[in-house]
Amino acid sequence: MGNIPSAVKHCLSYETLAQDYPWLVRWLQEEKFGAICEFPKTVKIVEVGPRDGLQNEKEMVSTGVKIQLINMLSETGLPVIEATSFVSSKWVPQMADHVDVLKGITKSPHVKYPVLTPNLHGYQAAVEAGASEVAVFGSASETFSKKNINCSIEESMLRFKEVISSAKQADIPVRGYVSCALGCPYEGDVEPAKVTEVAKMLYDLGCYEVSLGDTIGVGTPKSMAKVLQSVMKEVPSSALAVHCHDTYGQALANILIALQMGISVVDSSVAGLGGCPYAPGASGNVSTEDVVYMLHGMGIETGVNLSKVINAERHTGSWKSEWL
Ligand SMILES: CC(C)(COP(=O)([O-])OP(=O)([O-])OC[C@H]1O[C@@H](n2cnc3c(N)ncnc32)[C@H](O)[C@@H]1OP(=O)([O-])[O-])[C@@H](O)C(=O)NCCC(=O)NCCSC(=O)C[C@@](C)(O)CC(=O)[O-]
Repeated sequence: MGNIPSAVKHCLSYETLAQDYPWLVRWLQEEKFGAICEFPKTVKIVEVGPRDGLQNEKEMVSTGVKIQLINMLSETGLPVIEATSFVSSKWVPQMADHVDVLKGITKSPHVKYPVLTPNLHGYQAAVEAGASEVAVFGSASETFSKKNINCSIEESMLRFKEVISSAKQADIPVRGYVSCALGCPYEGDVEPAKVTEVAKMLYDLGCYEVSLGDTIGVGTPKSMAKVLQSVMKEVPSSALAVHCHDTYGQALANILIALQMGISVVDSSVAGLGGCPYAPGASGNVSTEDVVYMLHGMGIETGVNLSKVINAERHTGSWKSEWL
């Protein structure tokens, strides 16, 4: 059996193998993860800076600055830019201008602009403001779920079910997040089985993609592999994304192992902006610039123009110095 991986690798592409022999791929992933997986040829980058990045800024960022940032990012080739979130302004004041941001940006036909919607209230407001894609955000940790969206995991699924069924009727795609996939600021270690359960619930409810969030950046390649091994038994890798914060400088390494295991969607944030107001200790997301640099260096296509992203980053820098 030990010779199968390299033998197979040389005669079949990974896609053919995954399609025709899913049991073999599953076995290989269970027994020797990464043994046969090639890196994907293309990776979709989901830019989360204007939402995940800015939501945590202490100084209020003006609506104009947010719109300018999103408009600059729209010119970079990024296929998805998470624009804002339709959450309570009492909970996240920085996102209170969600309607003005979503209505104010110049939408490129080549870019999707999803927004976060924790419940039907947020979903309806988002659609009224012109959202054509939304995201629900659950957690693999009960305590984080309570602190972040004021309900249990079970209750959150009922809310998401309402959002997803309304979205289905309106033909609006819904993305899902699982926060605390690699650790929780309140509970510490989180069992991969719990992450798998929540990811599967979101997928079964109808999320077209489920993003596994290392909310406080405590994962390492080993724990990322362990979680993916578990989740991929229930949710196809083609429907999974990774969302890595970079607290301990592990994000790129964690992304690399995820790519090797068959993941081809990566969340990142321009200038490494980021954090979650309800996750003490959460630092910025992995920077889009670093992800693009690594992927292009490995010959993996993203469609993103790195220089243009760096231009957007420079503007972020100049705006930040104006706030201080
Ligand atoms: C979910 C709620 C609203 C529940 O908050 P709640 O207080 O339990 O809500 P409620 O249903 O009891 O309603 C209370 C008030 O909020 C209003 N309300 C109710 N819903 C909405 C809404 N959608 N938008 C605006 N307002 C809303 C509602 O109308 C009412 O207004 P009032 O009558 O008091 O004037 C609240 O907990 C909340 O807004 N939480 C958001 C927290 C958040 O945004 N966290 C950051 C994003 S998650 C993240 O960063 C992690 C991620 C995704 O990036 C992945 C990772 O890194 O791992």
